[in-house]
Amino acid sequence: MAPALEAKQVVLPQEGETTVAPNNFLNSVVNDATHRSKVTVIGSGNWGSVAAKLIASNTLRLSSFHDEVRMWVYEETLRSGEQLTDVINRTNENVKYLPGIKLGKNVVADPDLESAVKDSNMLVFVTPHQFMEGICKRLVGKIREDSEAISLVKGMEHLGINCSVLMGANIANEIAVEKFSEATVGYRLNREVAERWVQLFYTHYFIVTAVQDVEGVELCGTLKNVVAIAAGFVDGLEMGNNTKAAIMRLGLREMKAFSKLLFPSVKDSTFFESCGVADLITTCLGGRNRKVAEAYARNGGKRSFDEVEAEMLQGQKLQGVSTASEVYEVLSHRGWLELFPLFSTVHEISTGLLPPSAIVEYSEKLPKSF
Ligand SMILES: NC(=O)c1ccc[n+]([C@@H]2O[C@H](COP(=O)([O-])OP(=O)(O)OC[C@H]3O[C@@H](n4cnc5c(N)ncnc54)[C@H](O)[C@@H]3O)[C@@H](O)[C@H]2O)c1
Ligand SMILES: O=P(O)(O)OC[C@H](O)CO
Repeated sequence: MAPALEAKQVVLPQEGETTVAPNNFLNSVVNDATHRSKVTVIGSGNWGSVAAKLIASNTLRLSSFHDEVRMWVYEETLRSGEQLTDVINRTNENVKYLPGIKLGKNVVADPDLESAVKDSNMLVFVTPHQFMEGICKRLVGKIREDSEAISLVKGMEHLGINCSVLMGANIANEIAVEKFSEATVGYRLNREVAERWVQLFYTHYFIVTAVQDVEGVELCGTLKNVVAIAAGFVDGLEMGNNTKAAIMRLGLREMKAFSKLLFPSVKDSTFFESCGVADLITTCLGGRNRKVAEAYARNGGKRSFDEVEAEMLQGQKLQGVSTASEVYEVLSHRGWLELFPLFSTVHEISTGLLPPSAIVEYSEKLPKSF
């Protein structure tokens, strides 16, 4: 434990209780610039940009962090011919992924991954899941040895360094305009590290709770996207609220059973945190996975998900279809397909093997065991 952290008693609330970030906790014990934590956000999409905004408001306020927040940008040329990074640094806005929102003047966009992470000891991963492997490979040997990481990515990752996760009912555009919401930090062992992440994200409109269940929190955030695809199919078929609620309940049941089969340590209580039932609800009501799946079902599955996604999201990315495919692989490999009819049916519909209407027919296959 770092001496600076031992100097004050840091008491995290019990799991399930709200963590109230103490105003001057680290400020009072760490005022030497050499000990300040430096933060890099790896990713600059819709949620990545909002995360940078949240963090930047706190690094300015708390002297335990360097003011500057680096944000790694996957560089692209805008229709105007300008580079996205240049526009972010000139206007303080991510005009492509979060237009109309100022990020904070202390956010510096950087298109060079190695330079973006080289001085930082707090790394916030927030790119679509499909790009994580490539990013991690590029980071091998490039990050500080004392780095701590947190993943906001809705997918499972093994980073090879201590990694917490932050998940929750967090539709980025709502948090961008400072509407109240909650989130859950999942940590493995070190409560002080969890407290530092809570400090970094917590604001009066973004309430963060820490729970010691990193796999449970991460799996909730990952698996709810598969259920959101199912909810979108139901909307596209105009089946109504009762059917959608049934899909959400059955989906939650599969989320819990799958998580516990893979990681018996996963706690029941995690499913009642923001990362669990609350994220499931918000995503099935207002998320991008739901929206694209609705359009896919309205078209009777005649256009591919990739096509509908590209047209509707303009560069933003879904996670639910690829997650359903990864889950299907695990289920096939372990002989569990019959135990998870919702998860497997979502995959079969989204790859065109079944029509969207199969989403309600699957209920005939429901197992009685959980
Ligand atoms: N947007 C939300 O409301 C929200 C909320 C909570 C969690 N999340 C999760 O956060 C993660 C990031 O989502 P987001 O909304 O910030 O992104 P996004 O879908 O808005 O944007 C896509 C991002 O991917 C980048 N990109 C494109 N090609 C790339 C490549 N080859 N390599 C690396 N990056 C590339 C783009 O530059 C852009 O930054 C996802 O796992 C998502 O599920 C999103
Ligand atoms: O828009 P979605 O479907 O990617 O979901 C967004 C978030 O995960 C909600 O917490």
